[in-house]
Amino acid sequence: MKIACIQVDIHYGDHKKNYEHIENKIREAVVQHQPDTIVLPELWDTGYDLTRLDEISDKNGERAKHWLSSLSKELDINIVGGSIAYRDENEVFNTSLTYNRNGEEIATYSKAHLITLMEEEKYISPGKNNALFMIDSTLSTLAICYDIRFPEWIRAPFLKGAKVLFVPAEWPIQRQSHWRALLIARAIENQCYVVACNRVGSDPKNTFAGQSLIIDPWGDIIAEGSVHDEEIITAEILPELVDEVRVKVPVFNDRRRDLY
Ligand SMILES: NC(=O)CCC(=O)C(=O)O
Repeated sequence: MKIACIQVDIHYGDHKKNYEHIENKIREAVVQHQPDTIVLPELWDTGYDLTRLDEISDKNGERAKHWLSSLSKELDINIVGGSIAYRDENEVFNTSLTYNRNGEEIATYSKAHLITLMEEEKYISPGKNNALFMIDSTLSTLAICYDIRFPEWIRAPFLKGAKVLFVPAEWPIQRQSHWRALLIARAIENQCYVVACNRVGSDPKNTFAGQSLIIDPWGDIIAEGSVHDEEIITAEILPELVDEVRVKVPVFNDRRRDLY
């Protein structure tokens, strides 16, 4: 499975511009790289314009669902749709929607750990369930940005056999070293691919770190974005490499289930 991460800048609170910009980037990725799966960053529709979410969030995700479904079908690709500001009757969630090549929704995940440092919990409600889904016959899971600091949360779907962790993010530059270290650690401890798509650019409060990463199950970086520029990074994922690493270093078998 060939993966492409679309590392972009995001127009603050302007979903119209973001849709247009990101659709152009997806089409460019398809022409230049012929990926099987495309990954977008966190809150790519609105950015962290939290105080205006009542006005700009996507009611029942309908805007994003329609767009993701028709684009994935037309272009014959899977889209891990980063995340959007998703509003139901009473609450707003930071929600990721994933579509397959037939234009069908195959996963929904709402960020479980909201970052108090960015006051996310004041405007967004936390999700409660993790995600486990098949993309082109590879069992995969997803975490959104701050979630990667909580290894016990990430672990659960790997105990059920997941092989790939997708991570849409808006990770600020001040904690760039954490971004790298945490993603590599999650790949090594779960012996999985990590596909992490971060944004670049700034909003009124933060400058973001770019450096989207694709990491193999040995913990080696196989594709990396720059810190400041928009970029499409790509890599090939080999699910059989996950099995090889799990046989070579059998940490899943060696866990002390009697102790924890
Ligand atoms: N958007 C986020 O969740 C940012 C996470 C972050 O900055 C951190 O964990 O540090």
